[in-house]
Amino acid sequence: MSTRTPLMAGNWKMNLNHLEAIAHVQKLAFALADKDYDACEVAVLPPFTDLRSVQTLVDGDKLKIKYGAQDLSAHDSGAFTGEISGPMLAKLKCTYVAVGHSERRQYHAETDEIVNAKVKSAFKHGLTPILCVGEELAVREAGNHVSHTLAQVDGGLKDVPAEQAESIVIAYEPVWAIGTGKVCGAGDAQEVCAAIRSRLAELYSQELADKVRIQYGGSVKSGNVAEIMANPDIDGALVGGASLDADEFVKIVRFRDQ
Ligand SMILES: O=C[C@H](O)COP(=O)(O)O
Repeated sequence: MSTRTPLMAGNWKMNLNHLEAIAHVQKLAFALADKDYDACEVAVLPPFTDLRSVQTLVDGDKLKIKYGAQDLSAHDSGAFTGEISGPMLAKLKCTYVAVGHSERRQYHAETDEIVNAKVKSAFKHGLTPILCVGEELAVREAGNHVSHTLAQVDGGLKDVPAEQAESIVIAYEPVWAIGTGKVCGAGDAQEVCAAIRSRLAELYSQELADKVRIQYGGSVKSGNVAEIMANPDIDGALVGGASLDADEFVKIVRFRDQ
């Protein structure tokens, strides 16, 4: 297990309206309040429509739970119907924003160039990007999973200076493990996460690479999180489906108690 503070982030995807979001975050806060959970950073990534409600709750009750968005526009403002900008998320005091999630790449044709522009916009507005990378099943079966994932890391970080890159979070999410119940073997996830860290050392420095948190995502549950977190280059989880059940997500956050 690494010495970096693990980040357990719940990506709610297109689930939970703003009333459900309030109830859910209250449950998390209540369940985590009886125990010091500073050893783990906890974040939720609700839909855009929930962010104001979550902000009000977190601010009002001074909760330690962080929150952020699932995407942002590469543009600051303008005629981009349906988009949400970095400045809007910063105004809501978001800490994190996921960028380049495979569902954005797949359903919204996001290329590495677009992802790179979004990473830069996030940093420009003081948000911490969670850069999502990972291969499809055919790529893994062809044995190209490491090179494919590293190309996405290179693309997402193109021309991003070290003083910004050192605070990025990278989420390795093999596409075939997302929402399928097929968790990537802990050793296989470690192989790719270690390769990502080595690439950060090549692109920047070993010191920077040692600071960056690399999460694993893909069918993480309370039953497999401890095994995943036992790997030296895995510093947290980006949790989809299991984060919608507050009790289950709390068990994931408390993986050390298992
Ligand atoms: O962002 C989260 C990932 O897509 C993982 O989703 P999942 O935990 O439902 O497999």
